Amino acid sequence: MRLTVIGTGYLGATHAACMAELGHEVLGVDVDPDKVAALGAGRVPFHEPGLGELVRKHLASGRLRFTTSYEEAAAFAQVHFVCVGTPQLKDSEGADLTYVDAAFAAIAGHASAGALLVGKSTVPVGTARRLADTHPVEIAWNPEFLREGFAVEDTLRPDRLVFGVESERAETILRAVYAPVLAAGTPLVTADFPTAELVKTAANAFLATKISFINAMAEVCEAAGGDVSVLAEAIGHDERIGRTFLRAGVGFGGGCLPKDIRAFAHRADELGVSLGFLREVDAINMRRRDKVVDLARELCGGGVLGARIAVLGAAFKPDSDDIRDSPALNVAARLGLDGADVTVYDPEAMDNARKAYPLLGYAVSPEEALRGADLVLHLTEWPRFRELDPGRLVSLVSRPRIVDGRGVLDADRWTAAGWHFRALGRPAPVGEGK
Ligand SMILES: NC(=O)c1ccc[n+]([C@@H]2O[C@H](COP(=O)([O-])OP(=O)(O)OC[C@H]3O[C@@H](n4cnc5c(N)ncnc54)[C@H](O)[C@@H]3O)[C@@H](O)[C@H]2O)c1
Ligand SMILES: O=c1ccn([C@@H]2O[C@H](COP(=O)(O)OP(=O)(O)O[C@H]3O[C@H](CO)[C@@H](O)[C@H](O)[C@H]3O)[C@@H](O)[C@H]2O)c(=O)[nH]1
Repeated sequence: MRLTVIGTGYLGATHAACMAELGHEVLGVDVDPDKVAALGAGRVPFHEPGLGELVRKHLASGRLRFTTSYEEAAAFAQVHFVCVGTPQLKDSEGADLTYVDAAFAAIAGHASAGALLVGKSTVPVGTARRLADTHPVEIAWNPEFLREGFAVEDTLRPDRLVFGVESERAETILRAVYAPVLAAGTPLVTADFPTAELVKTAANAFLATKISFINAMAEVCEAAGGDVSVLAEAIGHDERIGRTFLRAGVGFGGGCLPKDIRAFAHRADELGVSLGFLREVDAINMRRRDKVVDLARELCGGGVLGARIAVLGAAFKPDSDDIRDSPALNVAARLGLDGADVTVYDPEAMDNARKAYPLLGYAVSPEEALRGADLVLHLTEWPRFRELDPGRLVSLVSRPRIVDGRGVLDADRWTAAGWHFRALGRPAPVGEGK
């Protein structure tokens, strides 16, 4: 089939390349000419494992191209996936639908009769209905659940597909688009528009709630002298609870969970339903960042003015260079404003971090970041940070003190190498003060 993918950011570039991998002819459309030029030359302008290879494979196979022209897009295909951004509004918790509205208007304005416009962006419930009532073309909603860092795998082998459709024809077209995925046994849920939109926001709300639940338990553990990592393991053995998304630490960030739970609570208010608990989920999450800042102050003797602080991690999660609402950079920037001399190292997110936070210091390696440090903060759980040798690093720093903000470093190993080791939700080592 011939498809277009409108908006070629994290979601759209992945969707476009994966649709080509499924055998379709795909035209990616974006308003950003630099992004279109980069993708057209086989350069993915962000870090996503396996995506560069897939884009280059299908540029070469001739099944993937990129353009800025809506005229070309409308002439090329009858099925158009809309993957543009839905960030948080500047002055409210709600979602900014400017880009979605502009993309639907642009493609609907050029599309031929019989075209199907398929929304993939995460939107407040009611958006698909409003767009369907506005434009004289058929609309469907097909929310996306991919995780950054696993985007290609999640798109080619998703755990489910959701089609929000209002006609058999729309369902038939989407079944044809995803034929190889369905043939592999992937469960399909077909739904009306509001349910399809809500599935997405409900899924992210549940994931965020799970993380904030364990982080609230971390707060109780800190007050009561318990250990949240042991607690998470123990409750996770109950398969009704499960072990995943129970990693306590500095909390969730990124371009999805924070803004999606806010937009969901905001939209629910408009509908006269209170999702106040999501505001508490958000508040718990933000308090974890405060906790790391407080711990840094405490470990630096009451204030960080003039302290050399090394921050390991800038991306909001490992295997990504995405720094949108990154807890690591949020903490680093706050310590910088408090007068600390902060040096950040991240394996992939340095360029993005430098652009967004030009006043922080940046190092080319973990070792360089740690040299002369009074305190080390581990804030993004890149596997390579787990492999660092605490025995070798201890001689680099000025004071061997580390806060594990992700609860994954081996406390015994760091302590045995002479480090004062602290982790969120876990007791301070005996004899080393609070
Ligand atoms: N990033 C993810 O992991 C992920 C996963 C599932 C769902 N989502 C949802 O997908 C949507 C996109 O997220 P993203 O992370 O890819 O955002 P992004 O900012 O990386 O990409 C959005 C792209 O849309 C382009 N764009 C803006 N207006 C346009 C227009 N009128 N026409 C064509 N292109 C336009 C931008 O230039 C940009 O390249 C959001 O609703 C997000 O919540 C994202
Ligand atoms: O136990 C955990 C698990 C995750 N996180 C943090 O939570 C954030 C989000 O992680 P993750 O959900 O893996 O990343 P995203 O790529 O943002 O993916 C989420 O957001 C996407 C966009 O909506 C959805 O498609 C995905 O299904 C959903 O998992 C990151 O900062 C993680 O460090 C924790 O703190 N503890």
